[in-house]
Amino acid sequence: MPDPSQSQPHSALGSLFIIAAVVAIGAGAFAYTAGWLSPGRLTPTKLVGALAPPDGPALGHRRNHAKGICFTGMFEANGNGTALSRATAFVAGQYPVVGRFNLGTPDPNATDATVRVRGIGVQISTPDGETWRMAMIDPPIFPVATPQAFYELLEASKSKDPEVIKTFAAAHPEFAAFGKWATTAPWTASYAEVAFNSLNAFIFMDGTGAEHAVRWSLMPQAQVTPISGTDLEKLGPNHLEDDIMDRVSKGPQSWTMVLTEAAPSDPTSDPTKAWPSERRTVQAGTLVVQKIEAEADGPCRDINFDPTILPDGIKVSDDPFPAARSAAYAKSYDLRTSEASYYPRTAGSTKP
Ligand code: HEM
Repeated sequence: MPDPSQSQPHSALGSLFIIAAVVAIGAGAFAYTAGWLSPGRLTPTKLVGALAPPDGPALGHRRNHAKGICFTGMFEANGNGTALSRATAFVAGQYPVVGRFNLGTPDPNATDATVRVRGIGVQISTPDGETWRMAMIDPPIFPVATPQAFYELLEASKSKDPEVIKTFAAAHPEFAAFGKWATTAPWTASYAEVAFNSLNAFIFMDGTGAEHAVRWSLMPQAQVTPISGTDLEKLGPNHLEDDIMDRVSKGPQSWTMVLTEAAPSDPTSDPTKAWPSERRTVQAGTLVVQKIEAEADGPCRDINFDPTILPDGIKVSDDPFPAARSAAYAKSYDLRTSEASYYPRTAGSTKP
């Protein structure tokens, strides 16, 4: 049996060492996460900081896609999506949706016609407790291939020297396809007429366990009437929100969810590369928007449409964006919810 009088000082020293080691590991992990150990590393703080306009972010609001309006409705699955994924959202039935139409700008008061990229956040909930969140935009391809290049693009776009963005574009030839879309694609005067694209590729697992690389789109069922940016400007600074409130007050607005399966040779890690149009597509159901509510008191206000919140049957692929987006959205969410007093709810609201 060990003599306690001899072993005590030894074990006290050992305990101190263990405590010191735990503190050191904790401090090291904190410093690493904060990016202090590797100033060149891309952190969520740097990404979110790069989104801020020169006069600072709009406190209390999303750090990107800040202008938006909430909706609620249903995802009506027709059952066809089960060919690609066992996710319950694809089993024929109706599932409640909370979502948000938005503009790709850090300015919640931006004029509609000054913002080229439009977005949608969608959350589909199923009775088994699964949640599928997605945030999609209207260009058919993303401007850059990696989160690091996105950060560099944000920084270059802020420079007053026009050579800086030219140098960026020369170093990133893939940026040209987005530039062409942004300058030539027609505008529309309604969120109801916009096609939204996941752009990032995800892995769908079907009922047999087989995996399929998939991107998806929400294709508008409303008649699409192209207009020029100048004509959109004439409709007023907040026409898109006024229009969608008006349309939905008269009847539900619908989008068809189209799943596109990659061929083995298609790139899944690079959202600047569209997949050939002849790829297999599956019409999985219809997003039906039934009610619009202002964001300040609406059900989408405090949702983080993190694209890595996925149901059983869908997982991330080798596309580097969803992980980077998840970290940046969490940072933005933490900031905006802690600044809620700068974006007050309206007087009649019962929420804190
Ligand atoms: C590294 C690249 C990206 C960064 C850093 C980034 C950053 C952000 C941030 C900070 C927000 C606000 C999140 C919140 O406060 O809830 C946001 C919202 C959004 N982003 Fe991204 N984003 C990136 C890529 C993308 C891509 C690839 C898409 C589409 C395919 C996209 C679509 C959207 C949409 C639609 C919203 C609005 C969602 C909502 O209504 O809450 N983003 N983004």
